[in-house]
Amino acid sequence: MAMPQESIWDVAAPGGRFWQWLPTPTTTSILWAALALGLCWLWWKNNSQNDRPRRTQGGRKSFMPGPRPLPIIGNLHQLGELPHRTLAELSKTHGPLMFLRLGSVPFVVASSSQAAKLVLQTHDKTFAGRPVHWTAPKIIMGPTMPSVLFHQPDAYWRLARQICVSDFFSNKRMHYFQGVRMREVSNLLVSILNVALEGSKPILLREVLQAGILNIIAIMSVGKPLQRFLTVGSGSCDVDIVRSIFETKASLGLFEIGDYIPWLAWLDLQGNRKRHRQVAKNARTVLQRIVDTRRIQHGSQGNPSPQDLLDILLKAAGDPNNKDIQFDDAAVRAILLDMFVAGTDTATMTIEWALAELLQNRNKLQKLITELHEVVGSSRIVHENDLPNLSYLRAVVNETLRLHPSAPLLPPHRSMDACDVDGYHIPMGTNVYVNAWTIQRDPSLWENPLDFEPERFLGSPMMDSIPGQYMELIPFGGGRRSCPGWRLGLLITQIVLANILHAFGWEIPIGTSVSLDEKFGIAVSMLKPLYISPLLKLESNILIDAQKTLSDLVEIT
Ligand code: HEM
Repeated sequence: MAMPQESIWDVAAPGGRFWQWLPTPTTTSILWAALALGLCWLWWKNNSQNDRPRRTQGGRKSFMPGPRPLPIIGNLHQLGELPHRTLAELSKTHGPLMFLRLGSVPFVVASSSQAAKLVLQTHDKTFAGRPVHWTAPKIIMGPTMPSVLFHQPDAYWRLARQICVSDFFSNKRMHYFQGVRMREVSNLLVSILNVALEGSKPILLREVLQAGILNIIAIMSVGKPLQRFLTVGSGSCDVDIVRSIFETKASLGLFEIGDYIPWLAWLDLQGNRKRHRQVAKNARTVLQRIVDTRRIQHGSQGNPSPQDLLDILLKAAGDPNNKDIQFDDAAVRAILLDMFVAGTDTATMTIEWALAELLQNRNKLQKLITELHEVVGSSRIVHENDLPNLSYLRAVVNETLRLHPSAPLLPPHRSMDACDVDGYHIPMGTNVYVNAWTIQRDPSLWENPLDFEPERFLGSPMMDSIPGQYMELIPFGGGRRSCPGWRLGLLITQIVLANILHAFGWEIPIGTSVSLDEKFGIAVSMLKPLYISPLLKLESNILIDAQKTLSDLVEIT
C-alpha cells in the first residue's frame, strides 16, 4: 500500500512536524495573538486614507480636512462631554466639512448652513441612512431595528414613516386628539396647583412636565395614560410600564464603545449588554401585552376605524397590500417606542430651556405674560385655539429651539452610496453629523447669536417655517429623515409653556440660581434641572373647573 505523501509542513522541521516546534497554544495566548492582530489591523486602518473623502483639483489630490486621529480610538478622545461644542470648535480650524474617525468609523461633520444643505437637501436621498453599528437599538428593538428612527431607508421604513406622517400626524388626527391634550394640560396644571396651595414649595418642574407629556403621547399612541395599564406580571418579576419606558430611553442614550470600535463590541467592555437585554425584555413584555389586549378588543368589536396609533399600526400589519413587507408585532412595538423615546424628552427639555431663558431674561418673560393676558384674559386657561394669536409665544419657542436644539448634532445620518459633496468624493457607509447647534449660533447668519432674542422671529418668514425650509434653523432636521412629529412637538411645547406661565408665577428659591449648563444625552438637557416654586396667579377654581369640564368632555376607558 502506498504511503500518503508528506506535506511541506511535515518535512520543514527536521526530526518532527513543523508545529511541534511551536509552544502549545493556550486560550490566553490565542486571545493575546488575536488582540495584537486586531490592534495592528486597526492601526493600519486608522492610518490608511482609503475611506477618507478626497477631491482632485488641478490634478492634485487633497483629503477632506480634519484633526489627526490616534491609533485605535481615532478622534474619540476629542469629543468631550459636550460633542456639539467641541466639534464646533474643531470646525473653526478645519472648516465646515470636516472628517473625523470616531474609533474606526469614518464621520463627516457638516458645520455650516451650506454644508447642512448639501447633506439634508442636495444629497438628501444618499444621506438618509443611519449607522450600522448601533448596539443599544439593535438589542432593544431587534437586529433589524424596525423603528422609524433607527431603520435604514428601505421599503419597510418608507411604509412605516408614511403611516406616521400621513395618518398619525395628519391634521385630522391632531384635531381629533385636541380635547385629550387639553385635558392632560389641565391635569398638569392641577398637579402644580396642589403644590402651590401647600405654600409654594419648589418642584422639579421637569418631572411634572415629563409625566404630563408622556400621558399625552401615550393616549395618542395607545389610547390611555401608561399608568392605566396595570403593572403586568411576567413570571416572577413585575414590570412597571412607565419605568420600562424610562429605562429604554436611558439605555438608548448610553455611549457604546463597540459602536465606534466594532471589533471590540463582543467584549462588551462597559458591561452594558446585560442591561440592554433586560430593558429589551421588559419593553417587549409590556408593549406586547398592550398589543395583544387591543387585538382581543378589535376581535370583539368587528373592524373598528382606527383611532390611535396602535389601531393604525395594527391595520397596516394586517393589510394584505403590505404582505411583502415584514410589518409584524416587533415593528408595531418599535414604532410605539419611537413615539415615547423621540416625543417625550424633546418637548419636555424644550419647555424647561424656554423657562430657564425667560427667568434669565425677565423683560422677555414679562412680554410673554402680557401677551397671554391680552389674548386669553384672566378667567380661563390657554386653549390650543388661542395659539395662532400668540405670536410672541411662538417666537419664544423658536428662539429656544435655536439656542437649545434637543438633538444638537441631529441623530447620525449615513451615506447609502458614494457621492460627491462640494468636490469631495464621499465613500458609501460614511456617517454624517450635522451640527445644528453651531449653525444656529453662526454669527454670519444671526445677529447677536448668543442672545435670547425672540423678537428676531417676529415678522420673519422663518417664524412658521417647516423643517428643512431654512437651513439656518434645523432643530427638527431636514429632508426625508426630518422629524415627522414636529407639529405635535411644537403644539405640546407651546400649549404647556403658555399655560404654566399664564396660571403661575415662578420663583427661584433664595440662595439658588438658574444655570444654562448642558448635559448631553438622547435629548440635551439642563445639567441642573429647574427647581422652582409655583405661585398661583389665576384663581384656583379656574384650574379645577377646567379640569372637570375637560374630563367630562373626554372620557377615557
Ligand atoms: C420639540 C420637539 C421635538 C424636536 C426638537 C424633535 C427633533 C427631532 C430631530 C432633530 C430628529 C432627527 C432628524 C434627522 O435625523 O435629521 C427627529 C426625528 C424623529 N422624531 Fe422628533 N422632535 C420633536 C418631537 C417629536 C415628537 C412629539 C415625536 C412623536 C411623538 C417625534 C418623533 C420623531 C421620530 C419618529 C423621528 C425619526 C424620523 C426618522 O428617522 O425618519 N419627534 N426629531
